[in-house]
Amino acid sequence: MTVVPGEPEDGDLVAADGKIAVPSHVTDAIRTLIEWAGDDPTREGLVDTPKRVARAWREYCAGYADDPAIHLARVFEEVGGYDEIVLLKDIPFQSHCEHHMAPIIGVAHIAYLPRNHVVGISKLARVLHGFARRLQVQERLTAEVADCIWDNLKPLGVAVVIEATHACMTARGVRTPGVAMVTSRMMGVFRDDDRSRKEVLALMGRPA
Ligand SMILES: Nc1nc2c(ncn2[C@@H]2O[C@H](COP(=O)(O)OP(=O)(O)OP(=O)(O)O)[C@@H](O)[C@H]2O)c(=O)[nH]1
Ligand SMILES: [Zn+2]
Repeated sequence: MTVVPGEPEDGDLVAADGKIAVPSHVTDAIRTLIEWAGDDPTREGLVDTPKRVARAWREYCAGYADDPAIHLARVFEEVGGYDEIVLLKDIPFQSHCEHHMAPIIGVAHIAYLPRNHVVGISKLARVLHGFARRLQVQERLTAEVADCIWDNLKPLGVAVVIEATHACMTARGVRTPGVAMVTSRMMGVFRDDDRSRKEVLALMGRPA
């Protein structure tokens, strides 16, 4: 069932601000989860929690309603002959792992070597968030961001490095805090040419 903001269907709960209609089977499921966790979903502090959680998950997963490629449709050609690496560094992001639906929190570095045109720099972060706001594994997130830039900008090279911590490792399971997972995807010159690869990694502050 599709949830359309402002267009509740029969049996839906409508948020007080009218922004999102949450189907009752969704809030029922969250109530069940609260019981499973060991608490009483009818106590005062938890009565509105299913609705909040439902809306929060729409926000965490807003990427499903986003086509990240759209952000790369508008390009600029008047760049004074600029033909060096463009890098957006230390972009904070949040995602959720698809195995435990636990937070993945980290930073991404996204670089490309333009071919004739560049894109508005905020768009690289929009592409990242479009894929991050879904249920993910870090490897696929890294690949999807790189592939989207490669396919749509058709640059000479793309380099994406992501460093993140996974709450499914820190808050549960192996419970090992302070561990970062690093993934990278190099395409075009950054994959084929060792000097270009070293240069982009150095700009990212990650000497090869
Ligand atoms: N490669 C990869 N693994 C991930 C990512 N996020 C979570 N995981 C891992 O996915 C694995 C799922 O393993 P399972 O054995 O099916 O699940 P589990 O019994 O909950 O495993 P533990 O976390 O070891 O308790 C775990 O090792 C997680 O650490 C990710 O982005 N990439
Ligand atoms: Zn996990």
